[in-house]
Amino acid sequence: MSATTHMPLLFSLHGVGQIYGAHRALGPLDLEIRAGEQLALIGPSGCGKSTLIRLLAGLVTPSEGTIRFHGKALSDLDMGPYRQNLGYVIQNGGLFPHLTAARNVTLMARQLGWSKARIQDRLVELARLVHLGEDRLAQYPADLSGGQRQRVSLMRALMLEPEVLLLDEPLGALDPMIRYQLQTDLRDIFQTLGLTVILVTHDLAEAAFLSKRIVLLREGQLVQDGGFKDLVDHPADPFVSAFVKAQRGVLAGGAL
Ligand SMILES: Nc1ncnc2c1ncn2[C@@H]1O[C@H](COP(=O)(O)OP(=O)(O)OP(=O)(O)O)[C@@H](O)[C@H]1O
Repeated sequence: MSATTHMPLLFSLHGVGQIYGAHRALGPLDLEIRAGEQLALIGPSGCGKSTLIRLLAGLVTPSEGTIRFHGKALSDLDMGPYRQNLGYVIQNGGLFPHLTAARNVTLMARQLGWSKARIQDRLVELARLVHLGEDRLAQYPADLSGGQRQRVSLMRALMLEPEVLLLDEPLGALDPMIRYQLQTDLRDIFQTLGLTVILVTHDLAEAAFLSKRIVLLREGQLVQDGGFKDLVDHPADPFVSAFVKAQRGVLAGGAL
């Protein structure tokens, strides 16, 4: 039994689907995510991973079905406070180029009227957490490396102490060594903070390293939901075996 089985339900999705014109991008699918879970959404390009995370972020309204957060339908929630309770990081960070790293991180806190002292304390705390040198905080995104930019994006996502962290391919654009270091740091950060994390990746080794639970999608449908070993030892269908096999090296110890 997983350590989070006894935790309250955070998200519950019932019959959720997303249709663009004549194209079904996702679902309909059901999914439950408990508080404190770290879950990876994985699958081939175009299978609907980003669509699902954008639905959870409240950036897109589902064409069908209901998403509940703490038992309340998203459609009934005030989206402002809801989004402040979610940290969201995308592949290229999405930092504002005309703001320094520090001002990117503190933008929302300043808008919410946090005191200067509180903002400064949180900034220093987060820089330590994500291993970003404090001297980098005065720099603009263009003057930071890709890895540093993602550390700043993570700080920004964590600034308001959200309950949930949504990460959409956060390490996808990084070279292998930086990616390896950030994977290690991310795992430490998840353990330190104990918050709920939903991570999109197409890298099975990364999914297995960062999450106990892996949800594999294909063409908008949920194919398998389980641990890395379940996918390897008890594939739900031949597609799962083919997906695992296609991730060269993952069985040779990369994820274990
Ligand atoms: N705004 C949109 N309008 C029309 N079609 C869309 C839109 N967003 C996504 N799609 C389509 O929905 C499907 C799922 O896209 P999505 O970005 O969720 O996949 P993904 O698994 O995240 O892919 P990738 O790994 O390549 O980022 C794709 O066929 C995509 O072209």
